[in-house]
Amino acid sequence: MAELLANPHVLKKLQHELNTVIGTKNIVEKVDLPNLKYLKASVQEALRLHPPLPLLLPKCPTQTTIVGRFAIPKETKVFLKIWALQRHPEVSNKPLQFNPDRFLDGNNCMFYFEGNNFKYLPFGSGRRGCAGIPLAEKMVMDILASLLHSFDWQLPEGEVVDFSKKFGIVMKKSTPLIAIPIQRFNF
Ligand code: HEM
Repeated sequence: MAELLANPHVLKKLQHELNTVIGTKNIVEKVDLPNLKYLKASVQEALRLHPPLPLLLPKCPTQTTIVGRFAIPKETKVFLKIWALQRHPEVSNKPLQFNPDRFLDGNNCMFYFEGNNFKYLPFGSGRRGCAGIPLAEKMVMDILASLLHSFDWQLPEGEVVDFSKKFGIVMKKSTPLIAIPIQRFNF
């Protein structure tokens, strides 16, 4: 929501998709979700720039392991800083820009949530990857689709979005987002 309020052109494009797929007389249903391609790309882009677990969960090799030029002694606690990886200029073009289209460029299959591409790991990867991906994806899509289809959103007069964060195991905004809903339709 913070990125959408800071990028109103993306919000408008999402609402256009929602109007086309759902119409202006219905409410969002679960069956609509697979048809919301730009919404999915926006969720992917939000998780690229703002992964809730910026260091994943710590890993600990059971034996000394060589990764590239580095030897990782057994039982070392290893954190993977995917927050930096997903913002790296060698990984994404104009990495700090919120641009869902980067996930629609015919490259979408490179960026499944399951972690088959080591440049994009918001849910981790492998056997200890997130166990809740299907639920998380459906919940986030469903909630966002309903909020954006039913309401326009504005910042309070004179406010700009503050993207500063509190780093921790789970990353949060340091100041809460205040957004004003404006009803779009009268059913
Ligand atoms: C947008 C929402 C979510 C995000 C971004 C997320 C992300 C993650 C990440 C990054 C990990 C660690 C993976 C690793 O270190 O390789 C993880 C682990 C896990 N997640 Fe999620 N998660 C989300 C929602 C959920 C939900 C809804 C559930 C359950 C219903 C869930 C259940 C789990 C479990 C059980 C683990 C531990 C897996 C293990 O250690 O074997 N997550 N999640």
